[in-house]
Amino acid sequence: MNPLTANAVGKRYRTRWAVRDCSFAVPEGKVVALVGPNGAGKSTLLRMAAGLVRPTTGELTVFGAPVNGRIHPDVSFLTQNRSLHRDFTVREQTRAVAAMNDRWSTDRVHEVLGLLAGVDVDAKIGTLSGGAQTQVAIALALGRLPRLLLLDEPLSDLDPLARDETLRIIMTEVADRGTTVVMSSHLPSDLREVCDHILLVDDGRVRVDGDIEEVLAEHRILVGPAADESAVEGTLISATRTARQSTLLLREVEQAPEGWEGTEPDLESLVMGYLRASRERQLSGRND
Ligand SMILES: Nc1ncnc2c1ncn2[C@@H]1O[C@H](COP(=O)(O)OP(=O)(O)OP(=O)(O)O)[C@@H](O)[C@H]1O
Repeated sequence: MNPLTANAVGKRYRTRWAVRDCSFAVPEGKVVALVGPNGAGKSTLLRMAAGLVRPTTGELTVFGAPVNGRIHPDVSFLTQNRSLHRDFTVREQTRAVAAMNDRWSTDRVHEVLGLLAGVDVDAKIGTLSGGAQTQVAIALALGRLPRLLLLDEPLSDLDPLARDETLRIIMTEVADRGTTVVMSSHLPSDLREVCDHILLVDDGRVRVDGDIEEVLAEHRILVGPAADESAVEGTLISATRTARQSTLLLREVEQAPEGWEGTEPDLESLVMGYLRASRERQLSGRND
């Protein structure tokens, strides 16, 4: 069963649609990269999946059950603001969260915290660095023993070492427990090591949804003469052009025409291509 599905989901705040007509199914046991530019709708999607925000249209399900304004017992959600009390020690915060959860393992929280270099359980949360606070919040999210873990920008304030530690914890969680993870980020480089599925949203819509290897194989970067792009086939996603040459990101292109060189993009150039397309749509006021 899919841990999370969205069926024609939309969310409107006043007159503006933050998410529109989104449909997707998150595969079980995978780590899903939820990527997109600022304001694309990533947090809104995660908040709807966690039952914190109700969709205006459509429906989300978690393990087959409609999300009805409350978090499913098998889901943990790391919010962007981390939801920690600055005046509590880590131990006190753990006790407070334990009291709010029927299914809970303090041992699991301590096990995770034990793998992290920078966290003292008797330190006040307000005295910890932003990165250490994020790590505490992740450990607490795992204390709920989730089958679906939703992480809103879990790596954004981590230094490289803390980022590595955190990614290792997430990878171990997936390998040992088969937990499904959906994690949002702006940075594809954060996600390449751990993610096997990509959900790229822009302007509230799903633009790419699929297994990362398959998605990359469907795209090509073509580099060729700027003067003539008429021989190029496929769906153009974005282009950068200089006086001498054009670099195109395309979908569904069979092979490079004569005079052009074609390569499969890596995740970073794929995401950058879609972000560039998003920026151009914004600048031109288009909404397609
Ligand atoms: N509570 C709210 N009230 C009104 N508008 C909102 C609210 N929350 C989000 N929005 C708007 O909805 C759109 C999508 O926001 P959202 O936070 O979901 O995007 P995001 O992809 O997570 O962005 P970021 O990467 O910057 O966190 C934005 O235009 C945002 O301003």
